[in-house]
Amino acid sequence: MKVVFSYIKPYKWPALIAICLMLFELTVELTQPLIIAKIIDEGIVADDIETIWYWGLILVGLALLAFASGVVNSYFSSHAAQSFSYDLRNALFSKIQSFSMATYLRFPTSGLITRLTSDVQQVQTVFFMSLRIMLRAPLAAIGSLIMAFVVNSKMALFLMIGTPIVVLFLYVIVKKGVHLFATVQRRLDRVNRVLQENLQGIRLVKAYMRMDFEGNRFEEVAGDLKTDTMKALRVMELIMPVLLFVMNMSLLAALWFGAIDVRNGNAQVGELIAVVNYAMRMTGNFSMFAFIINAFSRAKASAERMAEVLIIEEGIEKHVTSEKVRPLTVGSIKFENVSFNYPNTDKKVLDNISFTVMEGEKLAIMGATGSGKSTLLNLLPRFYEPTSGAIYIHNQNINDMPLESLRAMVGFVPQQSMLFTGSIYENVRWGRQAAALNEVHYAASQAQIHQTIENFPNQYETRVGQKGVNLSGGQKQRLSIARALIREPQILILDDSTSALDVKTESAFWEALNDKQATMLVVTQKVRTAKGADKILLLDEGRVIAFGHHDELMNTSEQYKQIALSQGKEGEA
Ligand SMILES: Nc1ncnc2c1ncn2[C@@H]1O[C@H](COP(=O)(O)OP(=O)(O)OP(=O)(O)O)[C@@H](O)[C@H]1O
Repeated sequence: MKVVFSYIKPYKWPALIAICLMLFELTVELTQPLIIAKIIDEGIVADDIETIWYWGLILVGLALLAFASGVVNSYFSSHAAQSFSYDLRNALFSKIQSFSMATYLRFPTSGLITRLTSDVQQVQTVFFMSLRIMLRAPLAAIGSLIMAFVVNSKMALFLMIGTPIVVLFLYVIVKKGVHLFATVQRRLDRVNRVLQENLQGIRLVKAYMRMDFEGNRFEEVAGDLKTDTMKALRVMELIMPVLLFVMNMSLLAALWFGAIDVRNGNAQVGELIAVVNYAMRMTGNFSMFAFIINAFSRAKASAERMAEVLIIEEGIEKHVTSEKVRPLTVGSIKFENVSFNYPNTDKKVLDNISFTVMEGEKLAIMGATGSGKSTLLNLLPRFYEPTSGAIYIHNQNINDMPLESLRAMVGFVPQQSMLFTGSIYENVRWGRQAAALNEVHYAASQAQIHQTIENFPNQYETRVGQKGVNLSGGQKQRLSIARALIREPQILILDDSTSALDVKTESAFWEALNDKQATMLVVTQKVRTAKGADKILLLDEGRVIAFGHHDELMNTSEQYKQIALSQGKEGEA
């Protein structure tokens, strides 16, 4: 909670101004019954028209001032609340950006999205409402009680009968509410997850005709959300009737004994009217409590969820600003007895891997699916750290290098091509913002996609991503490669990134990379591609079972030979 509310600090002045204005409004509201009592007792009952005018004008003047305060309060409240939520959302986003891969995997993506959207919204609403009405309701209730004491303490005493019951009751409800709303937010995470998967996999859903299945899956999670929200709201619904019952009983007692006092001449009618007026205000404000406690419990649950992310200090990477970082010298890349388990798993995905690739060499990494090829690549830019062993670049342990410099050296093309919403030009330049247009063209030419782009009606301005042109798998792959090439990387990592390219395009691509100085680590299933590499590393269940050039492995590794022969002419020729 504290972590989240520390983001209010920069807006304490607008918030304080809003609170002062709200207090002014409240004071005016609370003095109104007092003035009305004066008008009745000293004006109407005493038949004094001057007093009626005098206090009447004060009443109108104060009402106008309260109205103006309300307007200005709204301005400051929304300024403070919007700025607070803007900062909070940005802080959450930067925190998530700084997560190491291991930390990132601890949270489901949908849970992070809900935190950045719904949870921030809940807290922002409560903050805004606190400055406008939430704080005002309890203060107005207490203020009304105090004013009732000022008018007639005996009558006011009856209004206090229910106070201990109310306080205890509200305490229990808030405790229960926070717990129930935390569950509601978790349910919302699940709804978001199912929705996200469904929309991302819409083609599969259609192709497999799984609309009904998906519909049921969505109905189930949406149903759980509804059930748990209703459970929480049902508890909240108790607040109003209980509070009203207690307050009305107190009011009845005050009226009953107040009327006796008026009849006996121990109190004035105006006093009784004023106390009843204050009691009604108390009741009115108490009825706001249901809404306030509902919102507060929700916001508290949301704040706790956001704090879970904000307080993380382990598994954080320093902010990477690759544009300004000078890459280091590459030299050779050396893996020395590297083993690796994914966090919270026992399975050794990489087992005692050792090999060396010299500067400018191309290493092809082969192996059956699940043998650890992608994992090995992920260790080089330090997405994960080896469980044991070390990786060296130019004889320097990569753990001792500044992360920014290490990553500035790398051009990374993942297994699944990913493009961002925007133009083709923006997507390629995403790799290096400072790149000029001719550099974008050059990188695209090397990636064998320039001509294809030129043939699009809008060429480099063609929109891709959501609602943009849907590019083919191979075109997406080539754009991803162009995005990596534009970085002029010293280490180029291609994770099976040429799988969708036809034979001709692929060989043109490798030829275009011939004059590159980069050291390349290329995961491939194709012997044809591996043949062009300086070295081939063959993995089996996380272990190196062969390492060397194609010709060498054809003679020394039975497994490699089998793979080559299974790919027949294409592999061998
Ligand atoms: N985030 C993860 N958490 C736990 N285990 C993982 C994770 N990612 C991969 N693995 C496991 O690590 C092993 C190696 O996976 P990896 O993706 O490196 O294989 P690969 O050789 O690249 O496979 P493919 O050719 O199918 O892409 C697999 O058994 C996989 O189940």
